[in-house]
Amino acid sequence: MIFKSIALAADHAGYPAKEAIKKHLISKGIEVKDFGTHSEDSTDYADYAHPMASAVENNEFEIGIAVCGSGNGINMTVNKHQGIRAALCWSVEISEMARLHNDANICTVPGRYVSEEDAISIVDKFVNTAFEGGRHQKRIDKIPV
Ligand SMILES: O=C(CO)[C@H](O)[C@H](O)[C@H](O)COP(=O)(O)O
Repeated sequence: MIFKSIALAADHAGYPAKEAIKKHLISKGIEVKDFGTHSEDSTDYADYAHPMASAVENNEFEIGIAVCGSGNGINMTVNKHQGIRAALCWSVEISEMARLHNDANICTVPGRYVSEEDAISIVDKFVNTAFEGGRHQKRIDKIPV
């Protein structure tokens, strides 16, 4: 795996997939910090997404994985942080492109719309794919306001 320290966050809808992802990453020897939530009780994704995104932004962790029901709410939240490039990764191919071309540093997963097995495959591809650089770096450099 390219990345060795990973921050996790989810709301209630993303909790089961987040737990499966966490177990998988730990089994691969990755250092993980789970910013919550810690049950399927209804909650608000921003309460977990902001602290996790801040930790990635501050280089406390190399990348983040964030899960909610559709992936959209948690994606919108973490992308409000200046140092974050989060990608909504709903397939292994999209996840690979998010790293290759976009140098995404948070992978957001739609926990209610992919199986736990597929969520793990999406995360594995994200964690194992290096940024291509080159022409893509120039494009990324134009993103900040
Ligand atoms: O998908 C989400 C936001 O984009 C969140 O997981 C919400 O929880 C989702 O909107 C579902 O909400 P609900 O309270 O579980 O119905």
